[in-house]
Amino acid sequence: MTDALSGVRVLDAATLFAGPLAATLLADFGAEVVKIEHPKGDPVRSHGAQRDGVGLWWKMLGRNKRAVTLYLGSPEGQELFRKLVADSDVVIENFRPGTLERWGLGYDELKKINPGLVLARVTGFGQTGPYSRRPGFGTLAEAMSGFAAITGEPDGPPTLPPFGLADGIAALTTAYAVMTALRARDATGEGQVVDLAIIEPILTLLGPQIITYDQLGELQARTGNRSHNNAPRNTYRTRDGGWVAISTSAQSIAERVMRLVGRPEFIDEPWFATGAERAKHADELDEAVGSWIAERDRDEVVRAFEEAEAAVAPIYTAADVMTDPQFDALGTIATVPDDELGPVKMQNVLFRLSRTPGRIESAGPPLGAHTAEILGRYGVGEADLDALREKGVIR
Ligand SMILES: CC(C)(COP(=O)(O)OP(=O)(O)OC[C@H]1O[C@@H](n2cnc3c(N)ncnc32)[C@H](O)[C@@H]1OP(=O)(O)O)[C@@H](O)C(=O)NCCC(=O)NCCSC(=O)C(=O)O
Repeated sequence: MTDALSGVRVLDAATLFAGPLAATLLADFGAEVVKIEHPKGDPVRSHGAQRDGVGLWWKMLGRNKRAVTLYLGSPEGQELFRKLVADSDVVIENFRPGTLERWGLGYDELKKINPGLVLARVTGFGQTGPYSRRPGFGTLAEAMSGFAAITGEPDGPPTLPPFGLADGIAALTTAYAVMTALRARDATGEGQVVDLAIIEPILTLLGPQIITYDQLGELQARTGNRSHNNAPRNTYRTRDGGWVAISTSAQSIAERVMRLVGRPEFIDEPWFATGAERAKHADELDEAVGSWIAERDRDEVVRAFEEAEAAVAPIYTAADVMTDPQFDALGTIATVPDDELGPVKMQNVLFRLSRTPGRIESAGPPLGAHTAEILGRYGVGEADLDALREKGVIR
């Protein structure tokens, strides 16, 4: 069986998270992804938790990739990059606008070498506009998209997520954009540029914020764990010190919850009939639900909600995710062999395809592990490698 993306060749010349994660998603379904790294290594290798000096995040982000060092600021690096581009379908990069051009590797140059090339350019603010030259991080997108303004307690500060939310959304979007551009390339033979600004995809996920302001002039206020659209909706502490979350976006579920917690009289209130009206009575509803939950242990609450066909989830840590039978049944966590660390566990491929499923064959390789192998395809021999190493082009 061939993989869904077998034959698709990707050069991942990006750093950190947004661009590289897009390449990971393509690699998971069989694209050949060659990671092009500065001889010092992608900063993600030293980002966050390490075991025995090995970056754990990289093990996940670099999975299924080949690792090649190549300094693109040098003529030798640029020449080799052009050779790699000639054989590739996709380049993913996240340099600030103008950097590739400064190296003679702008799209106009690259398309002369490979007219079918899809060049995915991931930046903080996009290729044009007054902020386009600014360095960008996901954090800035979480700020500027309006996400932080609506997140947090009403009397607290705007709140940032403690993980790369905007970067992750940008990565998913980049993978989608690349597939869209490849589909067009397959139809016409012509490649194109993907201009992906990290500030934009998160804005799309924020839902009706823009149209609501446009049509009603209303801005969403911070409501902590509560929603404007339904109640009860919150996190609740259980007797044994655990936490659960509930949501009542469907009227049927809201009614089942109130019957379960022994407060069916709420259902007859005129305001109970819509989520938005229920949300205005969140204090009373949270009190009713919260006091019932506080008298029971977490597992008991989850079981009772399940029996009542109401919607609940325990609030998990990574440790809980790894032992949960639902995730186990789905195969959500994969065990991947690794030469440096032995078997490592990580999130599996994003979704299941019935005929051409994705898979993880290897975890992120050491810096430059495949430099000789990949450059060897272009006639670079041992002596050439030594000379390139001497000049700092590879490591
Ligand atoms: C990440 C950046 C802020 C880094 O900014 P700068 O350091 O000013 O780099 P530039 O983009 O101008 O790119 C030039 C630099 O790329 C580095 N670089 C990396 N790989 C290479 C290779 N292979 N060859 C040569 N140079 C390389 C090198 O240090 C260059 O610096 P010189 O040697 O001096 O030439 C920016 O690239 C950026 O805004 N990228 C788009 C948005 C993005 O993806 N942000 C990170 C997402 S993670 C995130 O949001 C988060 O962590 O939070």
